[in-house]
Amino acid sequence: MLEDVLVAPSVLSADFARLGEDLKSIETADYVHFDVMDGHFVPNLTFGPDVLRAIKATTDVPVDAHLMISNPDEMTRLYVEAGADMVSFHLEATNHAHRIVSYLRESGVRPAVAINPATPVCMLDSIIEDVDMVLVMTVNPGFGGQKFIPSSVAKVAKVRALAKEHGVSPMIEVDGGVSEQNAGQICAAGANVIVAGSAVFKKDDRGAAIRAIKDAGQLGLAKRA
Ligand SMILES: O=C(CO)[C@@H](O)[C@H](O)COP(=O)(O)O
Ligand SMILES: [Fe+2]
Repeated sequence: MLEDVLVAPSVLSADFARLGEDLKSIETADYVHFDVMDGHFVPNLTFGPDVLRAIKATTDVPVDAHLMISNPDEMTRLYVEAGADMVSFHLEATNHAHRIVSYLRESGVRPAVAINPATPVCMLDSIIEDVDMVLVMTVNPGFGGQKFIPSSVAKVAKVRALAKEHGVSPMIEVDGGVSEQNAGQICAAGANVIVAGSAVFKKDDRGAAIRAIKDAGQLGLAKRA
């Protein structure tokens, strides 16, 4: 049976003054993507655990927290306690990835690792068997609305091949510049979770935008199968 393509709208592109309404507009999504930026790991600042807690109190859609922070060893706990359902931390930011993954697992939170565009896929070799998801950044992290880096398609295929070599099939999430236009090609290469900020929140009908991205991804995934 064909797996499902999941769509995770990034609230970084939402209207922060109307966050409750914007969350309601994406209730058909599979995850709410919550981008945490600390002004050190990336040149931007966003929100922290209290905003995550408020989102959890407002929607039943599970939250996928993407921690673009320099110190995931110390800070991951705050997002677990705030109710994240899945947490992605960056491999570039820690020497102790297994420790964080084990902590997330013990806490009942799905563990995921993220890699930047400049980070080679071989960095995943020692952790890929332990995570539920690999997040492949398809722009340099820090901002919404950037242009997708085309070489990311081949990178996604490499991650899928590495997973196969290890006998596992983690979800592969792509993040940055993804839309209905390129979702098919990316899912054909091996991705099955699509983060979409602008491609959802800049549209009037968010439900239709989510559906269109999912359908495009699903067509690509069918090609891979
Ligand atoms: O993590 C990030 C950016 O660093 C993303 O999650 C963006 O928020 C995605 O936004 P779009 O590129 O889809 O507009
Ligand atoms: Fe993100």
